[in-house]
Amino acid sequence: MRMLLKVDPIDSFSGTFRVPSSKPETQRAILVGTLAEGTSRVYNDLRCDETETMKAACRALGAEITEHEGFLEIKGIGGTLPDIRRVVQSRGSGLVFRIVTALASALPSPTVVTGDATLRKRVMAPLLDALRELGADIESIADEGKAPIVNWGGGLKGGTCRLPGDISSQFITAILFAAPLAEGPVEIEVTGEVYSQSYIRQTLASLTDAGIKLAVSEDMRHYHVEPSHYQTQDVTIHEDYTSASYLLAAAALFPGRTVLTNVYGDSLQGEFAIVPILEKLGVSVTFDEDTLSMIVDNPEGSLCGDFEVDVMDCPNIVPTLAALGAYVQGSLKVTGGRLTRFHKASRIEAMAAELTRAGVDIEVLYADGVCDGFLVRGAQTYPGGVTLSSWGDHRIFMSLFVAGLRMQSANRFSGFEDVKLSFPSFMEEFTKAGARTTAVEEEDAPAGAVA
Ligand SMILES: O=C(O)C1=C[C@@H](OP(=O)(O)O)[C@@H](O)[C@H](O)C1
Ligand SMILES: C=C(OP(=O)(O)O)C(=O)O
Repeated sequence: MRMLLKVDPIDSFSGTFRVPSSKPETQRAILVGTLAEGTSRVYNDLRCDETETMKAACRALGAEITEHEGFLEIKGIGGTLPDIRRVVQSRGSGLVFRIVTALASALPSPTVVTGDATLRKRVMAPLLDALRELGADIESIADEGKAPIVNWGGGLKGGTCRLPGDISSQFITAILFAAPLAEGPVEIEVTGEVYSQSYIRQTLASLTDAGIKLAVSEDMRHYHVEPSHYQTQDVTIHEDYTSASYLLAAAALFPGRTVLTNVYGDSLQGEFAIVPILEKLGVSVTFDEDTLSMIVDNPEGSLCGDFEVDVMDCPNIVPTLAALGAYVQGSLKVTGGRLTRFHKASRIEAMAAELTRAGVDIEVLYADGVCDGFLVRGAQTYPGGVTLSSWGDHRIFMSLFVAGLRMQSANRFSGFEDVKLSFPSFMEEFTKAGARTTAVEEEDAPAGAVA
């Protein structure tokens, strides 16, 4: 019997909460440590399912990774890629699948790379084609162009490959991580608009810090990577702004003061945009370098006006913005979010469907025939008492959870276990704010479509 989480509404949100460390930064640091020769340390790393998946994949590639209190120690494999002949399980992580698939091209022997049911539905064909242009020999085992794949390995030659910029930045990230291992220089040419550029910038920063020789054009459409060796580095992981967005959105919904800790304040993450968005909505945000915290003052607790946000560079806060928008008295229009239809769930459609079920006036916006954003006309509150589906996606659950906090009665949610993918202390943090949660069996819940 599936369990749902019943969550009572709250009437205030204030206190001190800890923001988890960044998932993309932790995943990149584990990878760089794996590919370098020698020992690297990753301080303040995030421990969650998706960083575990990256660790497991890197251990399969031959890295020795040990967990200590507050840091990871990684003994890398260096330039000599091992003959591993392994099945690498990337579970639901798009990043792990795409990067390991690219790296496997440089291994001496075949590797099978697979994932869970959500991963096996995601678009992979452009990456597989681009790797083939660089000399890789890859086959899809089940559905053409999808996971699982077998990469026959034998070395990546180099040359020029082409990728679209409007499906996933992870294709570019994956090739950039594998490119230094190629026999010759690698050129990547991206066609069309380049979405999620902030994630590509995080990749470029990791590679440059690791001593990789590369060049990128200003428009982020051309990349040149020289064969080079990864150097060890010790890094400290900073806060995750997508995870912070749930706490920040909750802080914006209620009057009061909220303090977020584990906040360094400087970030390449596009999702940092949640801070200026909150400021536009009338919430004050200040950073305190001495205490590594962010202070959020929300004297009014009411969000009024008409706002427009382009999320081209901050895709992961799209669901959070839909939750926040449900309470913007006026309107919130979000555009540039088309990539999110390729995420774990089609996130705009998921949020629109579930919030509509809760009585929110939200409309999906289409551009070039694809779902690209939404327009939400919010209200002071909603009756609640509904069952909402996470569509199997951790970010949909966390966003709907926040949206439910200001409703009149308890809601029930599926998918609450999935917080462990990126924000394992989610319940603990919201419990500190007084959120009361109870696990209930699905058959006891009122009727409602739960995917
Ligand atoms: O490189 C990364 O760590 C990520 C890149 C982005 O992917 P898309 O470009 O597919 O949106 C982001 O949404 C994902 O959560 C993590
Ligand atoms: C989409 C996400 O990750 P990935 O693309 O790596 O599966 C995510 O963190 O929500």
